[in-house]
Amino acid sequence: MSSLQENTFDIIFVGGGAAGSVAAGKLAAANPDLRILILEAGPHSLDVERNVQPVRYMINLLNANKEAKNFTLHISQPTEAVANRQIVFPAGRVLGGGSSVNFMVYTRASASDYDGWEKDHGNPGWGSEALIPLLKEIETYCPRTLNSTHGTSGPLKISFADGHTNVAAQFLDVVEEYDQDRRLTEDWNDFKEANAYGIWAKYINNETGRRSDTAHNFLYNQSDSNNIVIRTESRAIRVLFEGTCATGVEYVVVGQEVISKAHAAKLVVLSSGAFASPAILERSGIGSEQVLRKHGIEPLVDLPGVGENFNDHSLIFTYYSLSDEAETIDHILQGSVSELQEHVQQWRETGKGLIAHNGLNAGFKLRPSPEDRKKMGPAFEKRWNGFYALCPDKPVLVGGPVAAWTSANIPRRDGKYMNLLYCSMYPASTGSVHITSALDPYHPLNFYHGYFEDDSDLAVFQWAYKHLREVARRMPFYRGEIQDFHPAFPEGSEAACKAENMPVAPDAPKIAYSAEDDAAIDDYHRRTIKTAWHALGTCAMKPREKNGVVDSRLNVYGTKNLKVADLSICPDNVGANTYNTALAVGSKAAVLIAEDLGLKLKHVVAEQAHL
Ligand SMILES: Cc1cc2nc3c(=O)[nH]c(=O)nc-3n(C[C@H](O)[C@H](O)[C@H](O)COP(=O)(O)OP(=O)(O)OC[C@H]3O[C@@H](n4cnc5c(N)ncnc54)[C@H](O)[C@@H]3O)c2cc1C
Repeated sequence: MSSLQENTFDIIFVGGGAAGSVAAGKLAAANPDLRILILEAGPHSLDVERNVQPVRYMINLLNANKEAKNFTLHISQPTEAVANRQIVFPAGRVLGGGSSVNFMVYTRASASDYDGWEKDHGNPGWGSEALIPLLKEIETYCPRTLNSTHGTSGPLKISFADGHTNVAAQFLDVVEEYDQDRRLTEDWNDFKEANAYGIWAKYINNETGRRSDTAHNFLYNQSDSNNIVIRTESRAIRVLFEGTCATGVEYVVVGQEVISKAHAAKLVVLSSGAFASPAILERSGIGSEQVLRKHGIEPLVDLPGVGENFNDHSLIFTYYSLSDEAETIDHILQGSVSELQEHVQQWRETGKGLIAHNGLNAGFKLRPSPEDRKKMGPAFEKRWNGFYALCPDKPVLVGGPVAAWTSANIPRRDGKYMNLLYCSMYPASTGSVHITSALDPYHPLNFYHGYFEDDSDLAVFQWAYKHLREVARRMPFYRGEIQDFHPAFPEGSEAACKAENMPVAPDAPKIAYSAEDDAAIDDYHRRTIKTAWHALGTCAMKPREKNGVVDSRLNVYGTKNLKVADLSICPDNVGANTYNTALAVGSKAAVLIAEDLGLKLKHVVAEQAHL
């Protein structure tokens, strides 16, 4: 075989992340003769402890700045709306992408999200009726449920995980009594529920105690077959074309200066995530003429939507001190290597214990009540009437209590803490991501997040803070607020935080906030808002004349043999943490590619060894 033939594949996937691994793995499993190349910017994750041990997620993230082993850090422009800060977005950079480093919480979108993709954005075959069966097929949902949308034989195992903590149980007890507007439910992931609390399921295999990622469950479990070639630490620069037909990819290998090429006989699929996929398109001459010419790139296809429509969920961490009886995972997240190893031994032998855990055992999807909305102001009321009121399955807020201190600089090593986190699901503000260099794939992107540009987004956080603080102070474990992670209320304010405090009775009056207090809350949110790591939308699947980048078969407009298959294709936001939607996109991409190329698909079942 000539070296050209050896380097020619049927399909090249650029990015072996959450969506890319599913699409590539599904196609490879059913078509032994199909030659697939995966170019992945990050390293392998096969049996790597930091990727397979669930509890490591926070240790990895806390070290993202120092080591950046598994993350690409995208740093935003400073904006006034977030107190002139630059926000850092760490995107997964490892085989499995976000699925190998994420928090593993299992949250599914609302049926109306996908129905909107189909009906409002003109994408037949992308509605909930088509996507739910695909999502069902790839999971084995272990908790007890009567909900028929869950799968029973797919490779990704979903469980409540071992090592429940009493913090979550207490949180759920309190909301059951305190929050009569909403209810507790056994399963808040049926694509319909938007206003309830419950146990938060996780992408954790409850037999092995390992993370349910896409690399181990769609790629490494097929390592006996020869039809997938994975080149890690290989970062795509741009797509190669003959005319407007994609024929391959140019890339660089970490530590090498030479530019390599790989050829695709049938298809190139960009699955590099919502930051890198639009950047690769722009470096390939596909994007807004204005952006391309600014960097000396000759436009191949004028597609002004590339890199626009950046959507995310922004997030706030609020910390509370807890009493000594609270079971937290602080000693693992903040502990020494030897403390961690004690638990690792148990995990290796039994797959159980706190290593097999993420400390997030309770969660919620919430919508404000009519009474809440009265206090949220006209900007949110407008947003409510024009958006949320029409879709009762869309949550405004998602979050939950983490039984741990999850930031740097824990106040006391022997302390017990709860991080009550909340993120808004459909911020009205959107942003953009564009290249700043024609050919350098390492060059930082011009990233504008748009957080809090719309006042309705700030109102959501103010409501969330007040509501969740009332829940926290009713928990018997509550012992006060950690001031740096709460608003700086004016001196003498009744709302002032107390570092040491005791819980109040369930029927205690709510804290009264003055206009100055509200301003302090808004100020706090502007100063501390961060990403929830849910970037999407930057190569939107919409009609071309509406700034679309791909059509409903994921083909990039104006090109041949080039698709995008990752969260960048989402035309709109979804009301959930986004791993599940990435799985939907990967599965649907496999179906479309199989149809286009006359290939087969079959149900992928993971090998025990790599579970
Ligand atoms: C820290 C963190 C926590 C999260 N927590 C949760 C959670 O608990 N629950 C949940 O549902 N979702 C969570 N998410 C979100 C979820 O993991 C992502 O939405 C999902 O992984 C996105 O899938 P994707 O396929 O679009 O992109 P990714 O999974 O990011 O995959 C893109 C891949 O492309 C590779 N790549 C990038 N550029 C190039 C290039 N130039 N050449 C070659 N390869 C390239 C990357 O290395 C990566 O592997 C989290 C994400 C992060 C980062």
